[in-house]
Amino acid sequence: MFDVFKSISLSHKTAPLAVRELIALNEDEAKRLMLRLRDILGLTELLVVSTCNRTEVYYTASEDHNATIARLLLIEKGLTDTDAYLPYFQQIPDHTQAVRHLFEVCVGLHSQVIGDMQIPNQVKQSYQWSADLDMAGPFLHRLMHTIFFTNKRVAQETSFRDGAASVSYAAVELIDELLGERSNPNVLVVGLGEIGADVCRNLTNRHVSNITICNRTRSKAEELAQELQVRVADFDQLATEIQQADVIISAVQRDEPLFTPALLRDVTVLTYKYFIDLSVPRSVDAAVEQIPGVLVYNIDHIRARTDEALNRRLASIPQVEAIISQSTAEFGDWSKEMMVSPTINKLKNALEQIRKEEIARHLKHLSPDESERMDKITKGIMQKVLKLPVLQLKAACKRGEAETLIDVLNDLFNLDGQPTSAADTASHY
Ligand SMILES: NC(=O)c1ccc[n+]([C@@H]2O[C@H](COP(=O)([O-])OP(=O)(O)OC[C@H]3O[C@@H](n4cnc5c(N)ncnc54)[C@H](OP(=O)(O)O)[C@@H]3O)[C@@H](O)[C@H]2O)c1
Repeated sequence: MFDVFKSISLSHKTAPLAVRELIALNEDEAKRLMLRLRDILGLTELLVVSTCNRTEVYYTASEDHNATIARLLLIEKGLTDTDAYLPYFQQIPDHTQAVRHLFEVCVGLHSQVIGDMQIPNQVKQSYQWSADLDMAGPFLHRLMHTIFFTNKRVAQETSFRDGAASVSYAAVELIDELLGERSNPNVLVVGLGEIGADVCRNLTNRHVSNITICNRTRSKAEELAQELQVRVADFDQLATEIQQADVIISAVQRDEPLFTPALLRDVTVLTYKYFIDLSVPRSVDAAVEQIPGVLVYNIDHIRARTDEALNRRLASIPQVEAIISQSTAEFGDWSKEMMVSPTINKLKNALEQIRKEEIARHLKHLSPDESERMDKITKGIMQKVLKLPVLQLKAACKRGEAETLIDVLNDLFNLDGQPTSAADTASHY
């Protein structure tokens, strides 16, 4: 019988930014946690999703390890007072709910800006971590591929992905609001990973003309500058660039703040200077806000901005949910079939054993041609004999009545001693 899917989730719905940034995992930390969970709890199928909005662990196990996993995660982040942080985690021990939760997260139903287009890629990256560590088994593979297919359906069949209501778009809208009256504002974008580059594209789409971009790795900035025709600044000239800018958007991924009072020591603020900090953990030190004239907006300020695209997305939610329901039902049928797969393999092995023994008994009286024909004929008979019980088993699975049938087959064919593995699986019948 296959293990059951479960998960823990800490997200913008359950925890403030200050807690989320303490718990966010980078790739190394996520992989270290996964190995620890494997060693301590014996988990073999694991998915760790960590974005600025959520840190989640999904796993298959017959036992509920949710609280232990949350504690180990906290300890991995150096937070030893685990009781204090445990209430921020939503624990989902129910298989169906955990599967549904992952579908909804991946599609973007739970994103801060609903329908966010970044999340499918972030989950794909998490899936890659599982694959790297050999922790994506048949269940997770099938689940992830069903989810990616569902995502495609949502994009093609609904308006849920139309328009640009992403975090980066919301940030650009905020700039519009802040600088509405100012002509030709200078906008500096620091950090040109996925989100920073997306912000730049949205800015140029909105015809903001004075854009300067800056990245630790300059070549990345130059590549983007060529695409968008914007100016590139040196990363070690950051203080000078901040001096020139009206708005600084930061999307750097680092553990310590990049924008500190020390960096801004020589910057004079004549009029308002706005920092829009998209990073988690925050890249703008809270003390920067104490500088007169400086205003800092962080990711929690980037709220869903109600524009036409967003409204269209909201209106299409029932359609998205219906697609997810269809996909989870199909996946549920597959999961249930997986339950009977070992019995089918055992039955097949038992019959195959009888077939081979009988052929072996008659082999010496047969020519090579005859023995080949005999092999073909008996294989054909075996497949026909197996077909009906396999179909009945699968049908019983869908009705949730497979266990009685499994017991009957075990007794009738004495399957307990048979190996469960076989070259062929249930799906071949
Ligand atoms: N992706 C999203 O949907 C999303 C949404 C909201 C907020 N965020 C937050 O935005 C930040 C960036 O996310 P992302 O997805 O764009 O990440 P990403 O694609 O991995 O890019 C990371 C960026 O941070 C820079 N960086 C890394 N370490 C640095 C360091 N020590 N000093 C200076 N720069 C450094 C990288 O520069 P190099 O090119 O030199 O490596 C790169 O520009 C994260 O804090 C994330 O939590 C992301």
